[in-house]
Amino acid sequence: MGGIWSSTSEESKLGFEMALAKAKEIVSSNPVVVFSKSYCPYCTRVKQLLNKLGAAFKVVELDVESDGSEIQSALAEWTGQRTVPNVFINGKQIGGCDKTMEMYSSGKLVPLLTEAGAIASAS
Ligand SMILES: N[C@@H](CCC(=O)N[C@@H](CS)C(=O)NCC(=O)O)C(=O)O
Repeated sequence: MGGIWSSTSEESKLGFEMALAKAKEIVSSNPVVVFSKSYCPYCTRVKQLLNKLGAAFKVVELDVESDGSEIQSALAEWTGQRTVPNVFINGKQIGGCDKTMEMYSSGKLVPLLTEAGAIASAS
């Protein structure tokens, strides 16, 4: 029997399931999502790039959210990626900072953001 500092495996499992459901809900209801940590320099680079492009995006700072570590574990299980930033566009996982920058350099990022409705198209 656990006191207030311990949790049963059932409780941990419930926390994980709730975090997974929350992460999926955030991803499905926002065109662009960056799961981030406020002190992470790679996250800053991605957020700066999206701001530079004038893209609307949702940021979830996992070090600030009370359930951030559960969300990070849920993302690891769901996407196979435990590190932040973990970027999603139009419900699809893109990857981290390196991948996002690479997609920008190869000209794939802006069309994807436009298609997602995160940036206004030129015409
Ligand atoms: N190559 C990765 C680097 C990302 C990275 O190393 N992020 C660190 C934070 S700065 C991380 O997630 N560390 C594990 C953790 O915070 O749990 C990328 O391009 O996104």
